This record gives sequence, structure tokens and C-alpha cells, in this order.
Amino acid sequence: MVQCVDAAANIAYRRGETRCLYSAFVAAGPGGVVCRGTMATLQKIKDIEDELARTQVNKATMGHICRLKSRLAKLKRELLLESTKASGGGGGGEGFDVARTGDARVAMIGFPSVGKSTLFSKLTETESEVAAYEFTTLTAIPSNIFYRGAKIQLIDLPGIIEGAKEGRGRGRQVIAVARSCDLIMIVLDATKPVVHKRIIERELEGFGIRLGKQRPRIAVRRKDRGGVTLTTLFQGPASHLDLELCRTICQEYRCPNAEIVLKEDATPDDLIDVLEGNRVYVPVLYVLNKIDATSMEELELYDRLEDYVPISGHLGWNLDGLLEEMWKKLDLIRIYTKPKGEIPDYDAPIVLRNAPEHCTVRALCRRIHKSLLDQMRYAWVWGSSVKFSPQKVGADHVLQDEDVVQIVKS
Ligand SMILES: Nc1nc2c(ncn2[C@@H]2O[C@H](COP(=O)(O)OP(=O)(O)OP(=O)(O)O)[C@@H](O)[C@H]2O)c(=O)[nH]1
Ligand SMILES: [K+]
Ligand SMILES: [Mg+2]
Repeated sequence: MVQCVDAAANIAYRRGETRCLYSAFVAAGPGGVVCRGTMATLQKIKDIEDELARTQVNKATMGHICRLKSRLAKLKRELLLESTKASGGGGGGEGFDVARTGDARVAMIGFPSVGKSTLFSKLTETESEVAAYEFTTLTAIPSNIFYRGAKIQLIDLPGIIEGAKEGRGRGRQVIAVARSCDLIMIVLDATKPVVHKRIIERELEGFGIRLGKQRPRIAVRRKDRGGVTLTTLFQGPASHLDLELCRTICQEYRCPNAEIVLKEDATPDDLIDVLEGNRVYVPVLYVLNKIDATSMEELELYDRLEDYVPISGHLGWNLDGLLEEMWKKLDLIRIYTKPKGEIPDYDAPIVLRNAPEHCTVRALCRRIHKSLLDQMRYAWVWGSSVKFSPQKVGADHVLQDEDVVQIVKS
């Protein structure tokens, strides 16, 4: 099914039936002006993409494919730079200035009129204008969702297709917000073609966002001499990358000497991402809206997609399910602090990211107060992260969801 969607998107994309959003967004700066340099870069990108589509994938062509992919990544980077220059440097008033608040940030990305604002108004205390015409929402609108004691910032955004074409859209700004998020909700309209999913993914990928992927576990150390070396630090043979391909890719990046260490069975695309260096890895949730207006048969098309939640924003169907999935994807933990001799305040947890370096007692202290860590002697912990409750732990102890912590100061 997923491959099917991809194939359909690719065919449509090649035939030019659906605009290459990525190019359109970048090319059409504010006012839809496309400069000549940008046009040249766009043409080069198209030529390489055409060549890639024509090239059969096999062992003999892999080197050539890797070279093309590296060039494509570089051209896309140039395109972004050009468009930033064309729009006056990017730092000025062009972007959406949304201050980060709360424990996590979630953005809604989608085509116009898929129902983003309808859903936003249902999930938050803020009303965002809803209408049947496209481009009702023209800027970024932040609000909060209070869920399981956490405060989550939700951002409603303009739709991202036709606007670029007409010079009205703010695709680049929209995607810049997406890059800064802890979770991207791609909102899809169940009554529209499934291929829309892939088009939006392409746009985000073109801007260096990697959806639902972990950062590749590849270490690259540039050196002065010695050529390119490759070490693999995982079980089994590397099935995508060998020394020759690494050399080819490194050559494209003017990096003839480098020590490459693969800690997983990474692909050429992964290595290019690491060499490019400006990628962000963001979890994704596909929100299939307007299921009230579609048939069961159509819905079944989506059934095998991963990470998708069917809803009706308008009728309020499955919003609880959506919040639950959002919570899972954000992967946060709640810690209740307990002053000595008192019961913990279960309504006001401290919310931490569930990654080893982010959910230690040390991270908790830093979050409460700058100087707390210096004053702490040890901590008492009740909950699933300890064998005995309470247990005495140090700053390195890794906490788990719903632990209760009492910091003992000197
Ligand atoms: N049938 C149905 N219609 C919906 C649903 N959600 C939204 N709509 C309708 O879809 C239209 C667009 O809704 P909006 O919330 O403005 O969509 P949007 O994605 O914010 O649109 P832009 O801001 O223009 O990009 C409106 O007419 C809504 O009433 C839904 O769950 N079911
Ligand atoms: K609308
Ligand atoms: Mg809207």
C-alpha cells in the first residue's frame, strides 16, 4: 500500500500533474518572484531527478546513483540559500515569529481546506477562522493543549500548495515552523487523493526534515590524509554502503580523507544527510480528517498506513484517539516532585523528554532551578525507575514516567 502511494505520487510527479511543491515554494518568494539563478538551479534539479528516475537500480549503477543523489542534495541546499537571499535574508520579518511555550511543540501541516483550523479550534481554547475557501488561515496561530498535566503548544498554519503557485502562499515560512517542532501532524482530507500525502512529505524532505526517522548512526571524521576508510560496528554485513560508494559520495563533498564508522546498516541517503549536516529528525502523525464525508471503501485504502489516525474534526470523532497518539509520539514523561513531609502535586508534573540524557535527576534539577543541582546531595525516588520505593539515587539516575522525586539538599 505504501509503495503503491509512492509509485502513484512518483508517476504524477514525473508527468508534472502535481506541481513540484518544493520547487514552487522555494522559487516563488514573497510576491511570486522567481529569479534567474533560481530557475537555473531548478532546471538542474529537474534534470537530475529525471535522470535518477530513468536509471535502473543495480550494483553497477549504484556509484552513479550516489553521485547524482549527492549533487541533488547540494542543489537543493543552494536553492534554499538563494530563496533566503531573494526574500531578504530570512532573519527579517518574513518568518512566522512564534515564541516557544510549554513542554512540546506540535504543528499542523496540510493542503488548504483539509480542516486544520477546524481541528485546531476543537483541540485548543483558541478559535482559528474556518471557511470553505482555501487560504482562510494566513499566518501561524499558536495555542495550547493541556493533556495529562503537560502543556503542549499546537500551531495552526496556512495551507501549503496553491499559495506558492500564486505567490500568496507562505510555504517556506510554514516549513520553517515545521522544522522547529517536536511533532508534525500532517493533516489529510479523506475525500481527496491519497497521493497528497506523498507530495507533502516530499516538500518537508526537500527542506531537510526527516519524518519519523532516527538520526542515522554514522560517524564521519574528516582527516588530512589517508583516504576514505570504512568501519562497520554492527552485526552482519553492510547491505547498502561499501567503501567504494562511500568514496564516491565523499568525493562529491570534497572530502577525500575521512574515517566513516557505520553503527547501523545505513544507506547512501543517510550518509549524504550526515555530510549535509542540517537535517532535523521529527516524528510524524498522519491525521486523516473528514472521515464523515467518505465511504468505508475509501477509508480502507489508508488502513495499512503507519502512524495514521482517522478523525472528523468537524463532528469531533476520535479526537481522544488523536490526543493519545500525539502523546505517544511526543514520548514525554511526567515527574511529580514531593517536598519533604508533603504529598506530591499530581496536577503539576514536570515534563521531560524521554531520552536518556533528558530524563535524569540532573535534568530534572536543572529544570526546577539553576542552582538546585549544586545544592542537591541525593534524591529519593518512588516509582517504576527504582527497585525499592523509595530509593536513594544520584544525579545520573534515569527517571521514568510518573516517578515521584524528592530532592535532598545539603
Ligand atoms: N465534512 C467535513 N468537513 C470538514 C471537516 N473539518 C473541516 N471541514 C470543512 O472543511 C472546510 C475547511 O476547513 P478549515 O478548518 O478552514 O480548513 P483549513 O485546513 O484550516 O484551511 P486553510 O486555512 O484555508 O488552509 C470548512 O468548510 C470546514 O467546515 C470534517 O471533519 N468533515
Ligand atoms: K479553509
Ligand atoms: Mg485554516
